[in-house]
Amino acid sequence: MTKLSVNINKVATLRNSRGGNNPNVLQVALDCEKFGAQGITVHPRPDERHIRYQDVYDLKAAITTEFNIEGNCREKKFVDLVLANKPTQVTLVPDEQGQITSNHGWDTIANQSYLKEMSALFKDAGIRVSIFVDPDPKMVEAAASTGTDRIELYTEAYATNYYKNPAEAVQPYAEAAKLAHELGLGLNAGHDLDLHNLQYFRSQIPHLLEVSIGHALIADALYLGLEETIKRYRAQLS
Ligand SMILES: CC(=O)[C@@H](O)[C@H](O)COP(=O)(O)O
Ligand SMILES: NCC(=O)COP(=O)(O)O
Repeated sequence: MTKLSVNINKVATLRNSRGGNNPNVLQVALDCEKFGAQGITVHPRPDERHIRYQDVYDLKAAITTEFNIEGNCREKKFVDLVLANKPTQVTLVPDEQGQITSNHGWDTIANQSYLKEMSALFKDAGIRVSIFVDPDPKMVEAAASTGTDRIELYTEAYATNYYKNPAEAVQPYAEAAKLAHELGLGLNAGHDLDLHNLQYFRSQIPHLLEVSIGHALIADALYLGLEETIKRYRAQLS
């Protein structure tokens, strides 16, 4: 089974745009769970433009499904936040300063010893570790040597190329997934997955444990409502 973790960053973006508490990020997370989400994902960024550090504490105290915190572990504040909250999973993402959104995976070769150190730090604290990577066999192989539990395949290229040629778009991901499984790594995926491209991805990728989806899912909820939206994403993963 592939679990659906709903990324609620965009709910916080909307809330922050007016300075009050509407929509209530915590309530939305609880409702996502009630409507069938099997996890909640947040990606706090140093400027707190969407998820605030306090949100993470509030969510940790209330949610009952898997909590996945994504972010840049080169930020000490991020590392402290994760260790203080002990989520189910931390996803290490190599964000640069000022990025609009995540746009590449780790170079797991160049950062091998650093990622080893970070994986050990979080695993020793009882937190499952996932490393964000592009579907490149060399990066997957080197990720396995870091001691991480899982990798998350960065799916932006798949989502873009899906419309041109689905089979070609998914091929590097299917190969990376097979290799990850052979190397004993658990497999997650995310970025720009949506109701058009998700089912095909799921059908072609073996051993896919979790997808984290935010931008498109929250946009779909404007038209379909949150409950129906989550139902449709779950249906595509079954
Ligand atoms: C790590 C990743 O794939 C990102 O998609 C992410 O978590 C979204 O971040 P933003 O919501 O800040 O664009
Ligand atoms: N890890 C990917 C994620 O959490 C959500 O990405 P997106 O659906 O907002 O592109």
